[in-house]
Amino acid sequence: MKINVTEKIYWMGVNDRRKHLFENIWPLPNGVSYNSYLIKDEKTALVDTVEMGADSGYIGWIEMLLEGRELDYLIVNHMELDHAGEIGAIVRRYPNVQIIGNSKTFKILEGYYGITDNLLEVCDGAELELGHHKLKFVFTPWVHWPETMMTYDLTEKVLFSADAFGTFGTLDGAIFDDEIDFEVYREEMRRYYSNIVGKFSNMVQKALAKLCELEVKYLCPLHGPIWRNNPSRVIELYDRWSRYQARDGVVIIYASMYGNNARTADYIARKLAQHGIKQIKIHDVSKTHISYLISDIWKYRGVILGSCAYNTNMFPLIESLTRELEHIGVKNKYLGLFGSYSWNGGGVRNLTAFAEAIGWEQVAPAADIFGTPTPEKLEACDAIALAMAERLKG
Ligand SMILES: Cc1cc2nc3c(=O)[nH]c(=O)nc-3n(C[C@H](O)[C@H](O)[C@H](O)COP(=O)(O)O)c2cc1C
Repeated sequence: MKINVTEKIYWMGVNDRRKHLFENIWPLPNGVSYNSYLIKDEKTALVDTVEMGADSGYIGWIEMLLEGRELDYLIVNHMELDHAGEIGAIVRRYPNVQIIGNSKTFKILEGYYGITDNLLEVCDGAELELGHHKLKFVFTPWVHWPETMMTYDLTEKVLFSADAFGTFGTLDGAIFDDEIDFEVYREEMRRYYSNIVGKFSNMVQKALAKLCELEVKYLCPLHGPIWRNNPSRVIELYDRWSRYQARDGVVIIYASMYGNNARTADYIARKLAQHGIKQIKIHDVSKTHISYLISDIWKYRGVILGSCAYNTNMFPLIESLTRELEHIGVKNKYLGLFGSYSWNGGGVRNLTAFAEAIGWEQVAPAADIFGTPTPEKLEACDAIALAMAERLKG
């Protein structure tokens, strides 16, 4: 199959519909694609590879496109193994190939493959002539690994952006943004961003500041569609997400063993709706995978967390979520807290410690409900809903 991005640049991607969990943690109900790209110029260059074994025909595909020519360069923008997985096979097939990367790339390369020969180390801003195409290497460290860089084709304004601007979801026939239904990818894009890249949002901002100097006609990430019709759409989304800009809605995430705390969650949501909040999403932490919880926390400005007391602590799955949120360092949220207990509590007490650690603005005192959430006890939640609605509308 020959799929041209431009006359001399080919998409060489693989769709993975088998894997259940990306990085063995993030669900893949819609699969994922691993994109790589071949530039067939006076010199030939492969930009990144794919996951090892994702397609047994990958090397044959390169051979077919090269029509008997040698592969001169392998550009490694990102060493994560879903893209670096076929480096060993490439080097075995094309033993004279020069591998292009930076010093951090080569350290990781040696760690996985023991490769120390035929390396061409580039510095930030270095350029490489392929003939018609002239490439420039742009370092974008920590988006989302230390060695990450992007490759920019000065000739045709093509940006090979590594994991940045990628998404979960396979490419089912449609490869380019003008061929897809964007709505199919929108949620998956945010989930990918928040799960994989979001922790490094400050580094995304630094990368965007560098990239704004470049005119981008084709945006070629390592996952998901190629953006040739409207690359600025996805660049703007990354800008928004990495600034923690979110919708004026609320996600309520609760833990409940016997339903008391679940009733409180519904009560707060109802009050929010009565106060005019239109975007409200409730999740039971035991049912929804943390991947989607993090994505919805990125989506909405308001976050309300509720936990029943459990062995003097929060419920373990809420604890795990809060630990991950602290680790990711999510910013710029309004927070509400509630809980349920039957002797000395523990859920709200520990949620309050989380609130202090993460530094989000807690809009009202927490509502910790003893036993059944009767109408009288639920009144403690009114202030949370009202204050949250006021913040979001204000
Ligand atoms: C295994 C277990 C551990 C609990 N630990 C505590 C606790 O440490 N402190 C407390 O006050 N209540 C504790 N409880 C009581 C629950 O927090 C209480 O029943 C609460 O109302 C349950 O809310 P739910 O109906 O939403 O699950 C525990 C209950 C269970 C089953």
